[in-house]
Amino acid sequence: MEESTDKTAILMKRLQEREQEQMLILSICTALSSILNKEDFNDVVNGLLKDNFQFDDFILTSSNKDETEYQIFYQLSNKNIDSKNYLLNDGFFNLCLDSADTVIFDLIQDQKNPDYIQNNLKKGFKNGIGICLPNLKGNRNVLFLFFKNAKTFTRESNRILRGIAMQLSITVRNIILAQEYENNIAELKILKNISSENNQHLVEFEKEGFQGIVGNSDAMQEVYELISQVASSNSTVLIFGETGTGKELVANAIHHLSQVSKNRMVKVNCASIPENLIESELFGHEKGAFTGATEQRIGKFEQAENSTIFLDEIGELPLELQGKLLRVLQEKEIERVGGNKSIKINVRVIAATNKSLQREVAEERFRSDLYYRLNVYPIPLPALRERKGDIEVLGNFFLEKHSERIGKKIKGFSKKILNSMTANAWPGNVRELENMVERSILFAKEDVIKEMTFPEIFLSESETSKTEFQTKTLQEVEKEHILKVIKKCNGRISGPQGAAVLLGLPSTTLASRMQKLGIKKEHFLD
Ligand SMILES: Nc1ncnc2c1ncn2[C@@H]1O[C@H](COP(=O)(O)OP(=O)(O)OP(=O)(O)O)[C@@H](O)[C@H]1O
Repeated sequence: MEESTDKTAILMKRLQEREQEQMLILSICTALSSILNKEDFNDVVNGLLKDNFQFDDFILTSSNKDETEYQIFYQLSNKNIDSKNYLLNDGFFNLCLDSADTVIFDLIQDQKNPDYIQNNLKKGFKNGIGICLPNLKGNRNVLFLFFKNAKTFTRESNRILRGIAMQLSITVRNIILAQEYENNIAELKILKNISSENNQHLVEFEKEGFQGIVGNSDAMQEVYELISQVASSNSTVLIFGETGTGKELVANAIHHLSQVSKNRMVKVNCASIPENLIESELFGHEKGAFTGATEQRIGKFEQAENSTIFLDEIGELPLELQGKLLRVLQEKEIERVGGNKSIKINVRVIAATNKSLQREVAEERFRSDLYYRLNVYPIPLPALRERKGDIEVLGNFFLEKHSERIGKKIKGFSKKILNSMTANAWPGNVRELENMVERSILFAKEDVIKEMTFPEIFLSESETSKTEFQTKTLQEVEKEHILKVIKKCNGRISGPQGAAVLLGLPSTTLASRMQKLGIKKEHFLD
């Protein structure tokens, strides 16, 4: 009777112990189940697990996918684990993989230990156990526990360890997946930043263009290429293109990208200076050189020393001065008007013209030797009608620029206006487009531009018969054309309703052209 009571008591005690074991396994598994990084894993190993298993070191190792090598995934006594690869068949890892039960090592006896075990031996650990964790899809994991005193690892500890083995495998997998996920997110963020930086550049390029020159058409890309290639050299550049195509902008860009960009570029408009003053304007004069020369004057070339001089409308330079300019370009020295000594100069020359200098040479209005001197590095600018793809970009650019200045919030152009803008011939090119956009902002009644008065004369101009065109000189055509526009504008030259806007010219330039062509008020006023 007494014997059976004893047995029952033992059984009850065992049952209680098992129940406690199960409770412990459950609490360890719960703690492990939510872990997604090594820091939290370390907390559980160093706390709950160490308290219960009494180990001195805890090493989790993990094989690669093809199961030829393995690495240390986590080590309690060493936070700075390296990513060294160990051979899978090193007599430790593979032994545990192949064993259904826990493997017990005697570190002192086995001398062929891998170095992480050798190190532990040096730390005074004499025994270790290895247990292969249940296999999940992916890596194979082995857990090693090391002890200074092997007796602390009991059969009970072994049972508990086996109870948590599956959860340990899952936790290792969770940590690896979470790390991969974070790496991928970080990589995506970098890629997103790179692409948004690139997009930002594109947006900025679309908005502000190349050195303030707007337009992405192939024709303009070629221009940007030419500018970039010549800017850093000291070469003379000749920019040619119709009026309003952006020749001055190109000259600015070359100067800004040049080695002398910190010095101011000096601009001279050869068409706007009276003939008798051009020489003194360019080369300066000495006091008393001519009537009215009461002071010595430094000319534009000297002002541009160690910098750039931009000679706009070079085709308008009088023949006599063309020879003097040629000498300056060849000898790199100037002589002030009324002076008798030569002054060395170091100036880069950029010239621009809207005339065909070849034709001017053929018609003997421009010296061929000067033409060849200037034409060292020609940059042709396309007319706006030859790069229709840029019209919308430019239109939006000017819309933003002027609506802000005028203080009107305009969102954009109606589809119909965009189509008309693209179809228009724009003989005054970008300047004309800019003026038209500015004018339509002033007159806009809504926040979208729905009206733009395109000068019909320009559209019908292309219909002008070829024979008529061929029998007239360019000057005659120009004169006729300007007269037509002024008449259409009821004799107004300047202002938003004036002819200069429709012609895409500054009103001062139109006035000087009219003077040159002999257009007088009586020609257009009834
Ligand atoms: N590609 C462009 N991007 C932005 N603005 C431009 C562009 N081309 C021209 N413009 C603008 O058009 C106007 C005329 O440009 P610019 O004076 O450079 O032309 P140009 O060819 O020198 O004309 P002209 O032969 O009549 O002197 C300026 O207000 C300029 O800012």
